[in-house]
Amino acid sequence: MRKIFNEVASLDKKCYEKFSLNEELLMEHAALALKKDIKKNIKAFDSTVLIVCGVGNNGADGVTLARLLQNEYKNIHIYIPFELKSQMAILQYKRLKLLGLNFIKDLNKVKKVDCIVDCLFGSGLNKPLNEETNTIIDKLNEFNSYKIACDIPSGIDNKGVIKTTAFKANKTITMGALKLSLFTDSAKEYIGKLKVANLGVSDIIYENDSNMFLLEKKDLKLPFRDTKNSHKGSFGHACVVVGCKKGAGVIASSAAFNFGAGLVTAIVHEELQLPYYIMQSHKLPSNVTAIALGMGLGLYDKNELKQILNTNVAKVIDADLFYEELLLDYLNQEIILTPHPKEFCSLLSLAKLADINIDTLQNNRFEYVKMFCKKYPKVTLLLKGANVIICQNDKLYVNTLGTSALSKGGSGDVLSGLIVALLAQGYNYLQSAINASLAHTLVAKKFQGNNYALTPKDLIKGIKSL
Ligand SMILES: NC(=O)C1=CN([C@@H]2O[C@H](COP(=O)(O)OP(=O)(O)OC[C@H]3O[C@@H](n4cnc5c(N)ncnc54)[C@H](O)[C@@H]3O)[C@@H](O)[C@H]2O)[C@@H](O)CC1
Ligand SMILES: [K+]
Repeated sequence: MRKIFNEVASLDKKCYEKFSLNEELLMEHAALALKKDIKKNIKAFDSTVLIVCGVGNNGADGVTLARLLQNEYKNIHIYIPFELKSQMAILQYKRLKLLGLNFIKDLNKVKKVDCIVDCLFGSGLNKPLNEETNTIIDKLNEFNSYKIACDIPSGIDNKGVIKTTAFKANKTITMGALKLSLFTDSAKEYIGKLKVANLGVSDIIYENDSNMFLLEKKDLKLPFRDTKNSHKGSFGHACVVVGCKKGAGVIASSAAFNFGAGLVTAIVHEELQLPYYIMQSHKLPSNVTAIALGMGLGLYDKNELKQILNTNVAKVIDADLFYEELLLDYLNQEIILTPHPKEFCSLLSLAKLADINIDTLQNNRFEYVKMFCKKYPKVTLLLKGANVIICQNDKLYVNTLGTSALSKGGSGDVLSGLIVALLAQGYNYLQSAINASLAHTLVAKKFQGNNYALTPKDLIKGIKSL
């Protein structure tokens, strides 16, 4: 996993003060990182590279890049639509002028371009884009070229919000370290592949401590069985409470069994047609080690719910329970909650933390997750979305590995099943949420069929051979 920061200006400052680096040196490295990627992906000398530069230091990165690319490509177009403001941009521009490179005045005259580098705005975007800038970005997005965003796609602000439009990158090369603004759900549409550029000192030196992390494929710890002398009880007994919409609980039960739970029981009120390996019971068995509750619950007897919630074993809570006030009584203990945005809005309202709509939540996902976990530090919260956020107390993790293939009914039920399987097998709350989420998204990523066709059954099948 990699650390994520709210901002990196303080890390740049540390480089100047502690390691005697300076702005020019960092910028040279920023531009070098851009150059390296272009050279790797755009091979032919007669290719056209268009560099679009804004008024600040993001623009200065672009102007510096133009200098470094001179003689590497025959056609380098530099487009500077507005008067440069930052001292570094003016200095780099002066150098470029002395080298006699090509500036273009009218973007409409550019017909074919192999690579576009967006250096319009970086971390300094602090107000909505004007009409002219929107038009420029929309025009750039129309080109069928390899598109690189310098630091962050222009149009995404430092909270990760897109007010009007944004540059749609194939790759974002972010400077120094990962920033939180790159990981909102709306930013995901624009970021493309994400790479961190080293600015002249190693990551270990550049970065400070952080409580926020980006999860990576290599963080996944599958529940492989290392013991030789074991029996089914060694791997826990997961129970899934099946509600009115029975499919949800059935999917979760099946996912739990396939993810290694030694025993799985569906808690049902009537006999169901279930795979032979899923047991059925009206009551929780005495040897239960973990419970999944809430998916497809519908109307359920409150006393029975309380009885289940009062059982002293690990629990993952989903769906309909996020609309039940009684859940509040269980938030001061260790528990996993897996709401989607609408359910989280309900939860925030029940907890009297905020009365907000989904748009407000989505534009401030990290803030509300942190607010909730501050009030309930024992809860492990997994907020679903294009980028999943997992938070416990002051530690926050982002999983960006999900794809839109997962946007289907039943995907969340599989996730609850995977989580309860890991809880049953003795993973702690945080590790259960992290590893189940990683497994869930990686299976979807590996899916061989068309991305509209993934079913819960495919997910459960994929988990067998991840
Ligand atoms: N040490 C550093 O400062 C380094 C900075 N680097 C680059 O510098 C960037 C940050 O530079 P800046 O702080 O100059 O910020 P930007 O280059 O993102 O732009 C800030 C400028 O744009 C103006 N502006 C903001 N929003 C606007 C809008 N909507 N319409 C019109 N003008 C607007 C501001 O008034 C300011 O003049 C980073 O993203 C990164 O690319 C890198 O070179 C690495 C080192
Ligand atoms: K940019």
